[in-house]
Amino acid sequence: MKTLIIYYSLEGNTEMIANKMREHLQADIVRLMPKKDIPAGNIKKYIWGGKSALFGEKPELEPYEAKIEDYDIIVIGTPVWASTYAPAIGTFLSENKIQGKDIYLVACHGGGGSDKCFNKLEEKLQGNQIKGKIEFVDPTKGSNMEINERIKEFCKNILNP
Ligand SMILES: Cc1cc2nc3c(=O)[nH]c(=O)nc-3n(C[C@H](O)[C@H](O)[C@H](O)COP(=O)(O)O)c2cc1C
Repeated sequence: MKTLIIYYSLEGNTEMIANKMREHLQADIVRLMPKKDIPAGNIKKYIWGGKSALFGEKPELEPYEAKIEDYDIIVIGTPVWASTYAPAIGTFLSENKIQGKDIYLVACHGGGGSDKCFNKLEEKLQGNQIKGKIEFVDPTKGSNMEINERIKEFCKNILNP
């Protein structure tokens, strides 16, 4: 079974989780990079990013290689922005037809909104099997041991569904 991890990360949380999962899953991994991203760190990120997410904007992405047809399992990782997925994920989903795949969803957030984010992703991913979901609260600030344990368990279920 071939696995692709596809993710967007503004400030490294989703990236950290995606990279840890890659080690367990021996997966290919693609980081989506908008050509013009919002500035990280600065408080204005909430205004620009929140607006972009709420309006369902689809920012143009740097070229990426993701031959969806080559994979059986797709892991999609996103930070929660205004209770939904990040706009770069929206671009990816509109550029790629994903059907009949086993999908695992990963969300990082600051404390809320992952359920709505998962619901919106599931809506977009109709025609696939959503096999698992996992969320983390700003994992770069959390306990590594607990995070590693949760990731290990989640990946075990992906490898032996
Ligand atoms: C534009 C924007 C909107 C956000 N909206 C939410 C939100 O609705 N709920 C929440 O819990 N966290 C929210 N956050 C916090 C991020 O989801 C959280 O810090 C996440 O771990 C960041 O992941 P990243 O480092 O991979 O970008 C928001 C962050 C940004 C930049």
